[in-house]
Amino acid sequence: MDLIEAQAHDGTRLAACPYGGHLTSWRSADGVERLFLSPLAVSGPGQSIRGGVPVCFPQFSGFGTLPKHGFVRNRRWDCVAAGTDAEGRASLRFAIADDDDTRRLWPFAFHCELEATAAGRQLELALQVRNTGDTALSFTVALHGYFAVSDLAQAELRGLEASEWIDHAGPAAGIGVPQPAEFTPLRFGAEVDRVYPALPGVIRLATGAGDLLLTQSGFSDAVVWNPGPDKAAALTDLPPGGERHYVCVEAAVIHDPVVLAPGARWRGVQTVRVDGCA
Ligand SMILES: O=P(O)(O)OC[C@H]1O[C@H](O)[C@H](O)[C@@H](O)[C@@H]1O
Repeated sequence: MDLIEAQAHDGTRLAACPYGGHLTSWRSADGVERLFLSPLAVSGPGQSIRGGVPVCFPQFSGFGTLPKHGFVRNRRWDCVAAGTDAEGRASLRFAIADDDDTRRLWPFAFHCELEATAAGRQLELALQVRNTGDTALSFTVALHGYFAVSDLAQAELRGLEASEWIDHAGPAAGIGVPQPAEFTPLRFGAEVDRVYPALPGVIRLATGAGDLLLTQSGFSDAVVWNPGPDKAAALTDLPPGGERHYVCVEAAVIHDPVVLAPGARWRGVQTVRVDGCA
């Protein structure tokens, strides 16, 4: 895989692939890899990388007529900057804009920039979208992070206990099917595929190597996904049992799409901080 790396003064490391503007590795200053990347992941034109942080734009999942998760995740982005920023943090910036191909799929002019910045125990992912055309556009979007867990059976997600969700897994699949709130931490085993509209606050993911605290701004919704063993078996870019090593916690805008007037910008930020160690 074609990767570009950046290192912070404290040893924190980031790596990303220009296809998808896709962060593939975040090694926090304690040397722990915090992202899951499938050993069978592939990258290149038209392919999407299993793991890391796919950028889903201008459509989340199959909620529209575009290819699943839009089209920027499997196109080449430009690397705008890679290295150490003025504060000594690892920094990677990638950008992509419309071209003839994207306009055939989606007839709008846009410019997207992803900035990943990390040092110490923290990663910040900032996505900016600008409407560079002369008509209004609207989109849904997600930063589809695969966070590494030592063992899925021990992983636990807190912070969503009192929130209703829309279920996209199993026989109840389908948008607009809110389930009753439940008040215990979310655990994993069978497939989980949920959209939480209007995320209330901080999400805490117990990974087995410390907790990750996830916050977001600009992104209204959150998605929690793990395919479970049955659906994972159908993913050709995941080895057997691979799903036991990640939980996707995605910062997203799904239910109330972003609308941008000509010249307008939108910015969404997801921050992930390591809190304590196992
Ligand atoms: O396999 P992919 O196309 O990368 O999609 C992976 C997953 O992404 C999101 O989390 C969706 O909610 C899931 O329904 C989907 O299966």
